[in-house]
Amino acid sequence: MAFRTTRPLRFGDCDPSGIAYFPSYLNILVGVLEDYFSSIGFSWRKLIDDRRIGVPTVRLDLTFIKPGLQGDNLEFLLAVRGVGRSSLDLEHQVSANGQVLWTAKHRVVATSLDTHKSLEWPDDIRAALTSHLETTDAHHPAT
Ligand SMILES: CC(C)(COP(=O)(O)OP(=O)(O)OC[C@H]1O[C@@H](n2cnc3c(N)ncnc32)[C@H](O)[C@@H]1OP(=O)(O)O)[C@@H](O)C(=O)NCCC(=O)NCCSC(=O)c1ccc(O)cc1
Repeated sequence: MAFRTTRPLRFGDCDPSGIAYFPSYLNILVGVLEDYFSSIGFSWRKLIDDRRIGVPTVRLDLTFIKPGLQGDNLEFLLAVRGVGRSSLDLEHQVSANGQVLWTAKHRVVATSLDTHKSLEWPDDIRAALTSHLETTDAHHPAT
């Protein structure tokens, strides 16, 4: 099942005319990913402090469809599309007022914060990620 959350598009996310400034979207998107990990029981605070695991982005493909406007209530839909040895493929859909504003195909990788090399997803995290896997779309986002 996809992870859903909302977040308002704030004054500080926009240019002076009130149109969303896309670099702001990236920061918001990372916050959504952080919330997703918390929702499956692996807060980034715990991952970093207790497990020494980081989750850097290695690929991100954004498609902008309509401009977001200050005051919009952004609705995020995050779907897990693949769990590799150390990689995690995600698809994001971001809507407001019933219309899709932008989408993203996103790959992150589990890394050791000590060696800064990839590491195999530990079994407990893999199990949580896999339980949210959605394979209805045959397209593999990160290829
Ligand atoms: C992630 C890496 C350590 C992986 O390198 P290696 O340890 O040599 O591993 P590999 O090359 O074997 O790749 C490991 C996996 O990543 C996948 N991978 C690696 N690079 C890519 C790219 N560019 N595209 C797609 N897939 C990739 C690869 O297919 C492997 O997948 P699995 O088969 O599922 O294991 C290295 O690629 C790296 O350091 N990249 C730079 C990451 C980065 O700086 N990103 C910029 C954003 S920083 C960020 O998002 C962030 C998040 C959280 C923080 O606390 C800090 C920063």
